[in-house]
Amino acid sequence: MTAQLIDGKKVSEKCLVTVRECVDARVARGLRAPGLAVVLVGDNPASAVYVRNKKAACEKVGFQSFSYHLPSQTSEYELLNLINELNNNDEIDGILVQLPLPQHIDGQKILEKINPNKDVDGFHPYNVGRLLVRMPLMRPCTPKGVMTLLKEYDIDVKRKKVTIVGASNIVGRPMMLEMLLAGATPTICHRFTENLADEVGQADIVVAAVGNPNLIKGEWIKQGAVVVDVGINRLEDGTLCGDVDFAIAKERAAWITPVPGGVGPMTIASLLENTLQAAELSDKK
Ligand SMILES: Nc1nc(=O)c2c([nH]1)NC[C@@H]1CN(c3ccc(C(=O)N[C@@H](CCC(=O)O)C(=O)O)cc3)C=[N+]21
Repeated sequence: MTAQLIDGKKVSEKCLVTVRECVDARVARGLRAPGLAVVLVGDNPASAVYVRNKKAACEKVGFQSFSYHLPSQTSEYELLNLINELNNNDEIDGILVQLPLPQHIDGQKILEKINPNKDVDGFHPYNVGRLLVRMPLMRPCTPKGVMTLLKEYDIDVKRKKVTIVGASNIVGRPMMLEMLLAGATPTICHRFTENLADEVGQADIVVAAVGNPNLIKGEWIKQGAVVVDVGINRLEDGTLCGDVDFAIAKERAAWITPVPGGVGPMTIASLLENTLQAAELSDKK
């Protein structure tokens, strides 16, 4: 079997058009355009690229974007103060603090300071807890983007065995909660999992989110499975690759996401959807 490609770039563009239409309709009704604040601390070159992409996406959908680029020696206290200001700023619906943060700042403490209604990343424990108890509010962007992508291709997850590789707070764990909510039977694998090949081999749907190039061998994939590769790894020659050995996996899978052009663009689409949702929530207050 040769897999069909799941085109995240195409689906994300469709999501952006929908968000744009909602923004235009808001503005026509005399409401403000949604505002997204992006906070970057330090000079991680990869982060700078992501932040630029997020700003460009904001412009595409007609959002107001507010950028805060702070020096790497910014203290935790100063960053907490900025978050407080953004929480109280009525023009700002969403706050995104780009990760990773410098070593001397406690990232979890910062995320918990963000008003959960403005937590468009969906990283605040309040929002994670809401997803856990089947009352999602702000849904973590990457897992949400994966669910949107599968839905767009009519790939039903209900009753399916889903193996998620990677148990991070930002992808693996919320991915498990999304899958559970959607009626799948998720298994989550991590560094202490005994037989990763077996776990992957049993899956109808594999979601790889470890950040380790080609960790998932193509031979492990069950014939006809769906492969979702969340990994974005930059190799020494500058090219991007995922966590799955794509060349072999695509000969076994029914569907597969490429890297780039798969899940990455969907993360940004979800971020914009969440920001619009946050603006709509704030109208009702
Ligand atoms: N608070 C916070 N929220 C995040 O959502 C967040 C973060 N911090 N820190 C860094 C990671 C990474 N991330 C990506 C988003 C889109 C692409 C993306 O669009 N990738 C393109 C390729 C881009 C390229 O060429 O480099 C693709 O896969 O096709 C990648 C990575 C969001 N992150």
